[in-house]
Amino acid sequence: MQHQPRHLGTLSVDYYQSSSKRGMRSNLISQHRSANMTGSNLIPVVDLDSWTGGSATSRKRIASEISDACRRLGFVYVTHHGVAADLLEEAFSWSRRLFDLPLAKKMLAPHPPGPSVHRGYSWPGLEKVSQTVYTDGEEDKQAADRKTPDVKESYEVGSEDLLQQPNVWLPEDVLPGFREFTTKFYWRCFDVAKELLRAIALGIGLDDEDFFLRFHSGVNNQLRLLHYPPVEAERLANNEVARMPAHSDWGTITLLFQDGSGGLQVEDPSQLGHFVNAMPMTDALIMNVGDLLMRWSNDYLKSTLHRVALPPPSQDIEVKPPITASRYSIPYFVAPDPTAVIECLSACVDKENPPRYPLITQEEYGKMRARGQYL
Ligand SMILES: O=C(O)CCC(=O)C(=O)O
Ligand SMILES: [Fe+2]
Repeated sequence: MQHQPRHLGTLSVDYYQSSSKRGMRSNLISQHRSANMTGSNLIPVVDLDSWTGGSATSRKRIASEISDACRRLGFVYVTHHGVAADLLEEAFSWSRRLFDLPLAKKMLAPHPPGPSVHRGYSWPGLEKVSQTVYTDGEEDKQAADRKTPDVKESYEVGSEDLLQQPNVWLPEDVLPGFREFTTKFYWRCFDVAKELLRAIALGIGLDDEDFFLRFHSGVNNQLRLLHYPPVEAERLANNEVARMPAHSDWGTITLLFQDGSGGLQVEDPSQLGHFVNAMPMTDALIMNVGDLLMRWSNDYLKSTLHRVALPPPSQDIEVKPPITASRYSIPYFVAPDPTAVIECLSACVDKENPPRYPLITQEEYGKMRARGQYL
């Protein structure tokens, strides 16, 4: 679904051209213009309409379309995904109400300190996304790498059944109904994710369509409400501030719902370092492959770098000085259960492609990755 952009302020091309760092901005303009504004044509669209209850032939076709996209790019738009438009509208509305609360109220559900799985409210600047995995003794390097704060705030919800990672809720009277809604939405997203995991299994040639489901009870997923406040476009373009720098996701797959603001960009695998816009597309979610599925598939499926950057310029409204619109998105990260043992799939292993990774449990893998994310 597409949420209409709320133009609190929009970038103008003039703004870039009149600025001192002309060269850099011209590049930005051509990069934005070269991207297809209705969704990059790099990212395929797959319609799930005839998946549930569909014939074996149409299921097979959809499964190969999805797995092809996961293999080539790691990103795919999915339509008729099964999250009703009004439910999604409601989710964005809860998100706006949450982030509109005064900071002191949001801080009643603070993210726990340290590199734990994310829960509760993360305030602007807390998280500094980086792609580096640090080993013990590299703390200085880690601190130096993180000068640029992420201008975003988020609220993360896990399942109530993951006892080692309890949720951090606001007191009920601060936002009555929030806990009930987000819990319901969490499980609705998992229903959708299960179908996508089935399609991937079928598409990569596993005999058992439910293979991945046996490792995913749903308890280890994470629903994330994200708000990127308005920010001066120039500071964003200059990397003085970041919305979300390039990273890959850690889990199996991620489902992403975004509003109409734009700014999500995906690295083009045929031109590393070149990012294309993954524009909001009406009624579509974006699914991407996470690092653990890439590892599981012996690198057959791709976990691709993506980031949230300056949205493409819009000529509609010019506001000076240009400020980007507020942006809301809702990723849903799907991960195997903590004890799941991830071993390169035999369907993705042959003489030319021997297993590239040793066994690892999800829990071990998660700990290794979490150290890079929070100070
Ligand atoms: O906000 C977005 O569109 C992307 C968020 C994302 O990539 C993440 O949270 O990992
Ligand atoms: Fe991501």
